[in-house]
Amino acid sequence: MIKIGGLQNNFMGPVLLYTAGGAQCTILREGANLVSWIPANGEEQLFISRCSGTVAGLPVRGGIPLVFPQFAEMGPLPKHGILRNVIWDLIAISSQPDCATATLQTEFRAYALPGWPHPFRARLVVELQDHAVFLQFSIQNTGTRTFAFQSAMHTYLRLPGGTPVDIHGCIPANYFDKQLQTWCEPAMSAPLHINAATDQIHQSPATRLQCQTGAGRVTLQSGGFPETVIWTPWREGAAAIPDLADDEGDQFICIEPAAIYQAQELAPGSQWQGRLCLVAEAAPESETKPVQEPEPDNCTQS
Ligand SMILES: O=P(O)(O)OC[C@H]1O[C@@H](O)[C@H](O)[C@@H](O)[C@@H]1O
Repeated sequence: MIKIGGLQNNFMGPVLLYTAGGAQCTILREGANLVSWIPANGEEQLFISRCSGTVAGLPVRGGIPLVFPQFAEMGPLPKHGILRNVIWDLIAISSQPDCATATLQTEFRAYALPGWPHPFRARLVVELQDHAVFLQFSIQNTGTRTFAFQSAMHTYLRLPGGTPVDIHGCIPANYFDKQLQTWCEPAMSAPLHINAATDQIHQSPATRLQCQTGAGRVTLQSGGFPETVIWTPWREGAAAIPDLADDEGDQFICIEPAAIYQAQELAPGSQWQGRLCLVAEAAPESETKPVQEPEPDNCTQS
């Protein structure tokens, strides 16, 4: 079992951010995974399996793992790439009355990994506001050759369990159904209704998706990612996942801003950035404070 503790930020353990209004989030240095987000006056919005940590070698099951430079098994590298298993450095942390920010970073040298000869620097900036959390994920090519990569922010939104979930705001586009192993025409009816195991790669970005979660409604807005993955094992698929309890399959929905079939190219010295903003509403009719999107990270050297 994983223990998420360490309320002190000491550049070694988990990173805890909070606002004066009462929001808080926790980022594990293993994978720079945002494993907990509790908005002001709200409840936990992200799912973590109670079986996380029970299978050697697997990263935490839940939160927001970062996928890079390979999606799933679509290449020679470990599934979903290499970032979710490595320990990131906390390089900056700051707090203002209405927001708190942490920056984590990890660097790979050339030929550090079989199957991936390219050096790069990965950085994640997390900014917490009372009712929103912003993630800026950037990759800098620190080598001398252009490379192409896939990426995703594998967001596990917590659901009450036992009830279907509707995702509003999907932009109709063809999608690849990984279960059927075929391309499909978009369903014209909105919202996307999920009540069974689902694994789809939509050829449209998550510009403004809304999902009713266990603790209210979450709006999800991405930037820099041209595609969106919708994945859940649901009840029938839980038993096949070793670090997921049998009753947890319908307790989350993964909505993942992604670049998969539309892989990104990065020239030497240049930087790519993917963004994700999650906004929570306690109830549909409640008023949330307006949220301010932070300036994009300029990736200055620390
Ligand atoms: O078990 P993992 O490696 O975390 O992957 C979970 C799922 O991640 C999703 O992004 C993929 O579309 C699924 O096919 C995959 O099963």
